[in-house]
Amino acid sequence: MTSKSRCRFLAMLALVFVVVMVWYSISGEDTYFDLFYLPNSEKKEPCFQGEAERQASKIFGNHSREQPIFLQLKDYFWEKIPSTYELPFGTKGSEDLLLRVLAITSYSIPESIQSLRCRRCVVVGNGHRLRNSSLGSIINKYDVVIRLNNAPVAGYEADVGSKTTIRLFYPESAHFDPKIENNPDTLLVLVAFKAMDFHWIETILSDKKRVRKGFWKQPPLIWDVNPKQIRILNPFFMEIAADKLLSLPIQQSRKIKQKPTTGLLAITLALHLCDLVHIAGFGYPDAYNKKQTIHYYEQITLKSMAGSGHNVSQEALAIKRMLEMGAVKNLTYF
Ligand SMILES: CC(=O)N[C@H]1[C@H]([C@H](O)[C@H](O)CO)O[C@](OP(=O)(O)OC[C@H]2O[C@@H](n3ccc(N)nc3=O)[C@H](O)[C@@H]2O)(C(=O)O)C[C@@H]1O
Ligand SMILES: CC(=O)N[C@@H]1[C@@H](O)[C@H](O[C@@H]2O[C@H](CO)[C@H](O)[C@H](O)[C@H]2O)[C@@H](CO)O[C@H]1O
Repeated sequence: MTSKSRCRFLAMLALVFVVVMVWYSISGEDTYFDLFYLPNSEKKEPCFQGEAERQASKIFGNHSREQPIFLQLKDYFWEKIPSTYELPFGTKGSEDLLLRVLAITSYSIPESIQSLRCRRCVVVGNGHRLRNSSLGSIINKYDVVIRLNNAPVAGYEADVGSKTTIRLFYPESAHFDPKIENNPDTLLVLVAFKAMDFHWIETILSDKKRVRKGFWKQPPLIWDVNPKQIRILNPFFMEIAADKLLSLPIQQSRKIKQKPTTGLLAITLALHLCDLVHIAGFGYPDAYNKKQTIHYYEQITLKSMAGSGHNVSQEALAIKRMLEMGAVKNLTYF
C-alpha cells in the first residue's frame, strides 16, 4: 500500500467510526459505551430513548406524558387546577392540606436521573420469587431501582440488591427506620390514599401534634428523613392504573373500594418516567395455595390481603398483557 492510499484508508476508517458514533447518539441508542468500553460482565441492556413512552401511549393514551410525576406547589397555589376525583385517584377536597405539604417538600426529578440519556429502570416487587434469585448485582446495575413499601434490602442484598433510587410508600407501609433500608439520596415518594396521609407527612416533617385516628395500622410517629427527599406522587397515575390496566370504576361507591396494588402503580409510574422498564418479584401464588408465603422477607400468606381491595388475578392479567406487548420485561418468572 502506498502512503497515499494508506492515508485514504485511515481517513475512511475514521469516517466510518464517526458515522457510527453519530448514528448511535442521534438514534438515542445508548449502547456504544458498552460496545467499546465495558467488559462483558458490565454490559447493560440496550436502551432505546422514548421506547417506554411509545408503549405507555398504547396502554394509557397519548396525553399521559404531559402529567407531572410529582405534585407541585404552583399547581395548587397560583393556577389551582381543579381535580376531578378525590383521593386516591385525585386531590379534590384535599387541596388545603396539600398546599401545606407541598410548601415543605420538593417536586424535582433529581439531576442524576434527569441527565441520563436513556433511563433504565427496574421495579422490584415484594414477591417471594425473589428469594434465592441471586438477582442483586443485576438489579444494582439499573439506573433507577424502584422499591415498594417497607421491603427490606439489609440482609437480602444478594437477591434484591442494595440500590434504591425511588421508594413508594404510604404512612402504614413506611419503614420505621428509613435510613437502614434506603440510600442517603433515595426519593421517598408518598402515595396518598386519604387526606390523613397528607396530614401525617405534615406532622412528621414540621413536628406538629401527631394524630393516631384514621390509620388502619400504626404509622411511624418519628421518621428520620430529609424533607428534600420526599415527593408526593401525582394521583393521576393511580387513576390510569385503575382505569386503563384494571378497568376499575374511578368514582366508587363507599362500600367497594378497589384499587391497584402499589406494585402495579409503580410499573405505571416507571412507564412514564423511564425509557426501559424491567420488573422483578411480581406474582402471587394461586388462590388455592393457602400456605405459600407471599413476601421474600416474611412469612405471611394471601390471607393477609383479604380486605385490601386488590384483585390479584386481574392484576396478573394486566401484567401478562404488558409483558406480551413488550412494554415491560420480567427478570423473575411469571
Ligand atoms: C395487609 C396488607 O394490607 N398488605 C398490603 C401491603 C402492606 O400494606 C405493606 O406491605 C405494608 O405492610 O402492601 C401491598 O403490597 P406489598 O407491600 O405486599 O407488596 C408490594 C407490591 O409487590 C407486588 N407483589 C407482592 C407480593 C407478591 N407475591 N407478588 C407481587 O406481585 C404487588 O404489586 C405489591 O403491590 C401494596 O401496597 O400494594 C398490598 C398488600 O395488600
Ligand atoms: C378504609 C380503610 O382504611 N381500609 C383499609 C385498607 O385501606 C387496607 O388496605 C391497604 O391499603 C393501603 C393504603 O392504605 C394499600 O392500598 C394496601 O395495598 C392495602 O392493602 C386494609 C389492609 O388490610 O385495611 C383496611 O381497613
